[in-house]
Amino acid sequence: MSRSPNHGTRIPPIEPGMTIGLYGGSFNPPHDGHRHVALTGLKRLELDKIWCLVTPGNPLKNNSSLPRLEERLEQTANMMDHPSISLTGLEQQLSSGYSAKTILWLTRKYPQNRFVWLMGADNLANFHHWRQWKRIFATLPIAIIDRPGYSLSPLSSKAAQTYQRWRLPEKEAKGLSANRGPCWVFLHGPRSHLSSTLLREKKRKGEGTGNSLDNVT
Ligand SMILES: Nc1ncnc2c1ncn2[C@@H]1O[C@H](COP(=O)(O)OP(=O)(O)OP(=O)(O)O)[C@@H](O)[C@H]1O
Ligand SMILES: O=C(O)c1ccc[n+]([C@@H]2O[C@H](COP(=O)([O-])O)[C@@H](O)[C@H]2O)c1
Repeated sequence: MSRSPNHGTRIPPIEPGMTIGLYGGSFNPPHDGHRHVALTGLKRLELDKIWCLVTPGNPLKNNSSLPRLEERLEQTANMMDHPSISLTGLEQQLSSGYSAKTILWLTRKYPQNRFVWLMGADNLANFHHWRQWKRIFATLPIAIIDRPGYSLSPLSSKAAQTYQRWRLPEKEAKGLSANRGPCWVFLHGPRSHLSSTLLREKKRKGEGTGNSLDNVT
């Protein structure tokens, strides 16, 4: 059984003025690295809530083996299990895995809230391949969480270079949500070595999941 009441394709509870970190992911499967990203965003950006947007399918990935949304929602709820973290599969309702569509829909529906987009550093490296990526930058602030193997190279990516002058110093991260886009910050600090790829590989080989917080160093 899930421990989270905020399941399914519903929008999590929201009150005017709340600052919310939108954290999209495949979560196939969820792991402590995901929890680490959500907790880092919550704390360093001083957000009220994190919403994990469990995607119906990353448009840039082969999703033929992606488990059903309900299964990933269930697993992600169990992994996150935190009073300030909610889960939603609302993108399935929107019939889209395109983040720009979700972001525009949410920012229009909730003009009295502030949203921040959260993602791992690997996604900054390929962000310029996302649909309407410049529109995403223009619409809301973005926080990038460091990831082993991606501490430096994403900073020379097309997206980072294009928006270089709108990058906030890390010490100003807690004020990120008060900004309008374009505005972004790269958060260094403890990093998690976990990935869903690693866990799927371990499962395939019949090894343990190794899915523990020891992987944050
Ligand atoms: N260990 C990690 N450190 C930082 N960011 C992470 C980490 N794991 C996942 N993320 C970020 O979380 C979001 C969701 O990632 P996703 O569900 O694809 O997990 P993944 O481990 O990257 O999966 P896969 O290995 O299948 O690509 C992405 O923005 C990704 O960059
Ligand atoms: O909008 C896009 O073009 C786009 C391209 C790649 C990924 N995304 C979204 O980015 C989030 C992270 O994806 P993933 O697979 O790295 O977990 C997830 O919500 C995806 O739907 C979105």
